[in-house]
Amino acid sequence: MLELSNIGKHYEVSGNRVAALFGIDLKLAKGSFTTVVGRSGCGKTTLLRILAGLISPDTGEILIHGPAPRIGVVFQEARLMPWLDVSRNIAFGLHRHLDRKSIERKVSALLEVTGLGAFANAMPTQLSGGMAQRVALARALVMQPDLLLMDEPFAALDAFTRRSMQNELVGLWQQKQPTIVFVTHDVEEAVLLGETVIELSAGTIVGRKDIDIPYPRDPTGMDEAGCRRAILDRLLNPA
Ligand SMILES: Nc1ncnc2c1ncn2[C@@H]1O[C@H](COP(=O)(O)OP(=O)(O)OP(=O)(O)O)[C@@H](O)[C@H]1O
Repeated sequence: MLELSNIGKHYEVSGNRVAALFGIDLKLAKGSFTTVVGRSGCGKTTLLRILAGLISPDTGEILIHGPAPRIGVVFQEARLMPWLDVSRNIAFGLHRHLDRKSIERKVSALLEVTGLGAFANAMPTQLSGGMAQRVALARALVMQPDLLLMDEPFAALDAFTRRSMQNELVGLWQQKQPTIVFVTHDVEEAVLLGETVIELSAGTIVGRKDIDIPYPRDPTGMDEAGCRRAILDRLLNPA
C-alpha cells in the first residue's frame, strides 16, 4: 500500500543539525498492523508525521501503490474541540461530505463501537482521559481511514484503561482491517498489538520482528515475553 524508501529528516536546533531520521525503509501492506517502538527522542513522532503528510522528508521517497489512502491520526492527547459535545466532536470531519441523516447514522455506530452511547451529549470537560481518547479514536474512525496513524494514544491512560483500549483497538482492526501504524515507547504494548514491530533507535531502524502469536495476546504469556526480550536486547545494544 505504502512504501518509504531511504527517508531522512533533520532539524536545525540553535544552529546545530539534528538528524531525526535517516535511511528509513518501510513497507506497509494493506490491512497490516505495525508498531514502532523506541526510546524517547528516537524519531517515532517524526516518522509518523511524515507518514501523515504533516511534514516532508529531506531525502528519500514515499511511494503509494494504488489509490491515495484516506488517513486518520490519533495523538497522545485527545485534542477535542471543547465547545462541541461528544457527538459533534466525532462528526466534525463529516459535515462537508454528508447529509444530516447519514452523519447521525455514522456517529451513532461509532458511539456504539467505542462504548460512548450514554455520553453522546456530554461535553469534553465531563469526560475522563480514557473516554476522551475513545472520542478521538471514534473521530478518526468515522472517516473510514485506510491508514490509521496512532502516536502513543494510550500513554497517558491508567493501566486498566490502557489494557481495555488495546483490546478494543485489536477488535476494531480485525473487524474493519485498516492499515495501522502505532507508535509507542512501551515494548509490551508493541508486542501485544503489532503483527510486525519496527525497532527504532537514534533515528534509524535497528530491527524488525514479526510477532507470530495469535490475538488476543497475553502480556504475561511466555511467547510474548520472549519477543519482548529479543526486542529489548536489540534496542539496548544496537549493532
Ligand atoms: N520541530 C522540531 N524542531 C527541532 N527538533 C525537533 C523537532 N521535532 C523533533 N525534533 C528532534 O528530533 C528528534 C526526534 O524527535 P521525535 O519527536 O520524532 O522523537 P520521539 O521518538 O517521538 O520522542 P518521544 O517519544 O519523546 O515523543 C529529537 O532529537 C527531537 O529533539
